[in-house]
Amino acid sequence: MSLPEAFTERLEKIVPHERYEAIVRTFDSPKNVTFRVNTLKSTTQELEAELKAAHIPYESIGWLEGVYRIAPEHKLALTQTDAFYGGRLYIQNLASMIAPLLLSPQPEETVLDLAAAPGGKTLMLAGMMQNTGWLSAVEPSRERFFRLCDNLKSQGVTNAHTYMTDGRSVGKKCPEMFDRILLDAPCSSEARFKTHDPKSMSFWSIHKVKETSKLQRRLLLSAYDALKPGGKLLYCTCSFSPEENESPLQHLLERHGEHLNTLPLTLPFDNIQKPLERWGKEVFDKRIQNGVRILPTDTIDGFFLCMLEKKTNIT
Ligand SMILES: C[S@@+](CC[C@H](N)C(=O)[O-])C[C@H]1O[C@@H](n2cnc3c(N)ncnc32)[C@H](O)[C@@H]1O
Repeated sequence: MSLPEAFTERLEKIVPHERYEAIVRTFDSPKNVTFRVNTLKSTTQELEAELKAAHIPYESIGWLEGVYRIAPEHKLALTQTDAFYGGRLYIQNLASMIAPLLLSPQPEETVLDLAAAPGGKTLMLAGMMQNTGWLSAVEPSRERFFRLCDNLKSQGVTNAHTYMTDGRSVGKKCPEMFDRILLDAPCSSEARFKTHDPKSMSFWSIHKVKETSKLQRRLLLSAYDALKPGGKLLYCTCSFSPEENESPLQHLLERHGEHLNTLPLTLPFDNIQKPLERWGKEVFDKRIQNGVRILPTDTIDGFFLCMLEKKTNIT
């Protein structure tokens, strides 16, 4: 099945012209599989010894300690290892690991994961916090909430507090409570489209993108309310659509821009692009330029990230 025509027409206007063809091809073939050591249960050295003993032909991701890549045909063997069953490794796309890495939660901090299930990023946040402090994980979908709880348990997380609730209500319930907030927003998941998996694209429409954008705006306002002065908020999605990336941030900055800065993000690879300056009639706040769009390759999914900081001198 081919990509939706309305999607590719828009994608062509969003990504750099010279990269468009290569980007479209990344939707066709299965991606390399990436995974990381679960530092709550193992170490890089121990996991590498286990992988060698199990004859898994892994390759280290040079710039990220404890993160590995295998060809897609070795995924089945990886999921049959003791390390996988014992929760000592976690399979996760590289793009998803970057959000916790950039948010960089510290031990003993108060952290909120506002759209958490199935919990890949919550697990990594807990590992970085060394199971200390307070990590709130919010997920309204019942089925996904229980998957989140199972994942946290099997991977040895003990500092997380889970809430089956709508993230839009959290800001009013917990004003200025968190040092760091991750909003890995529900989105149209355009970066997860696979032409060999028609289901991955079946719910997509421009109408859906616009509906999701409204939800993202409200979640961002809630995250803003829940953030402590001086705290950091990382907004991210796995969508290419500006309606789901720059636009919700624009909406937030129009309401609370005098109390917010954005922080520049640097990544150690070159398949990136700056956020858009404009889309249709909308011209975006220059501060959004500090965010980053990750362009997909055979290993990494497309992703959008922008880090905000709440000023301390709010009166
Ligand atoms: C992109 S996924 C999160 C993935 C997760 N952070 C991870 O790394 O495993 C977005 C999640 O937001 C949830 N969601 C949908 N509506 C929400 C809302 N109103 N408040 C909070 N979360 C919501 C979805 O059910 C979905 O689980």
